[in-house]
Amino acid sequence: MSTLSRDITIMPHSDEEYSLHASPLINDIENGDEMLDDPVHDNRPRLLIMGLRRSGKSSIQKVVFHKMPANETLFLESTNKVVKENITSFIDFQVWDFPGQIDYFDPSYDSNVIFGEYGALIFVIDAQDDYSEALIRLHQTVTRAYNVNNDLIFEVFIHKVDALSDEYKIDTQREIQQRTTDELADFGLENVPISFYLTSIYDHSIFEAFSKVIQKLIPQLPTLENLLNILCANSGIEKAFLFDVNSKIYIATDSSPVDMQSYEICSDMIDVIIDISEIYGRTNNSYREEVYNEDHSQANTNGTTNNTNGNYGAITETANDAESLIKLSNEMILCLRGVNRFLALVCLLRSDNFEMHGLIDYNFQCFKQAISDVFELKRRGTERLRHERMRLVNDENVGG
Ligand SMILES: Nc1nc2c(ncn2[C@@H]2O[C@H](COP(=O)(O)OP(=O)(O)OP(=O)(O)O)[C@@H](O)[C@H]2O)c(=O)[nH]1
Repeated sequence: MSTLSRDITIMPHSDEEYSLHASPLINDIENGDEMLDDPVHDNRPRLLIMGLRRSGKSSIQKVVFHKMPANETLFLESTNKVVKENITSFIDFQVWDFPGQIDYFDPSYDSNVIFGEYGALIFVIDAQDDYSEALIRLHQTVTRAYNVNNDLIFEVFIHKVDALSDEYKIDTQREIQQRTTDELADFGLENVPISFYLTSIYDHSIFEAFSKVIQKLIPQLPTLENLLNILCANSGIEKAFLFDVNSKIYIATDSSPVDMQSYEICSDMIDVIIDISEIYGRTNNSYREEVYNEDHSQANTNGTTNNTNGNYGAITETANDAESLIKLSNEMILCLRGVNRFLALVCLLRSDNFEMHGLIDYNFQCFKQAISDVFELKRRGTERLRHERMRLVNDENVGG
């Protein structure tokens, strides 16, 4: 245990397990219509990111899924075509980034293809700009998309709020929320479920907002929350988050209220562990190169494991058993445990309670097994669906 201002202990089990790493998320970057022709890919939930030009859509995506430092987004060029990415993680989904200047209501775009699948539509509004035009666009988008698919989840990111005072932020959110719901009500759409978040890529708010969005797409959420509640109640844990390590999105937490400070410190711990793992966790050189090869296409590490297809967190030989403790100056302990190659549990508990760490270890193993069972079930369901879809496509092709 080394002593800095706080104590950090990392307990590797093997070379492979030592590194809780930010393994690549993105399988491929595709554009245009290729993916539309792929019936197998198309069953992934979709995140559609829309909004006016320069509202910050690509920046959000780069920061959350590519680990791009926020200030480097200043150099991003305007997107000129729809960029689609497959995110392979605890849950497979697609992110579609729509350039602000395209008019997806133009008849040359097929609304059924864009909005027809299960997923969420994230509409980004630049809060530092005059947002009147953005609200008109939001209203058109929601109305149109809801008519095509009333299962779509609507999320509004009131973005770039880092430059606004707390008071102004609240006022802006209130106004945007009010105007949007009023306008939708005028069109008889008062029941459209639509959520609003204040976000910025310069702090944790964008990860928090994305976490909330992704959670809505996870059918197993109640089970995960229940498991976390049981774990916390039986292990003296104050707060627990189940994080997707790659994106720092938390996919579930126990039912005690989330306070921003706990979330931030737990989220920061993932960065600390990833950084330390990347520096000391591998003896072979250029780990970063292996993970983030130049073009960010990231084919190798995802492509060579044996669970690339619709992986829902099944434990394989690459399972991550990283463990780490940080003793904080306020008598609390921050504890991280790898659950599988995608997920890690990060929790906060009093140091008194950590005295019974044998019990905590045992409970954690039960928790880990339960998570594995939950996702294994899901994985099998997805596999079945894939085969079914493939069979239908083959039948159609044979039939002419
Ligand atoms: N202050 C601040 N600036 C941001 C934030 N997010 C993005 N930006 C800046 O906003 C500018 C535009 O960001 P982009 O991500 O390119 O915007 P976009 O919506 O993808 O733009 P198009 O591709 O033209 O549709 C960049 O200079 C970013 O650095 C934020 O949270 N806060």
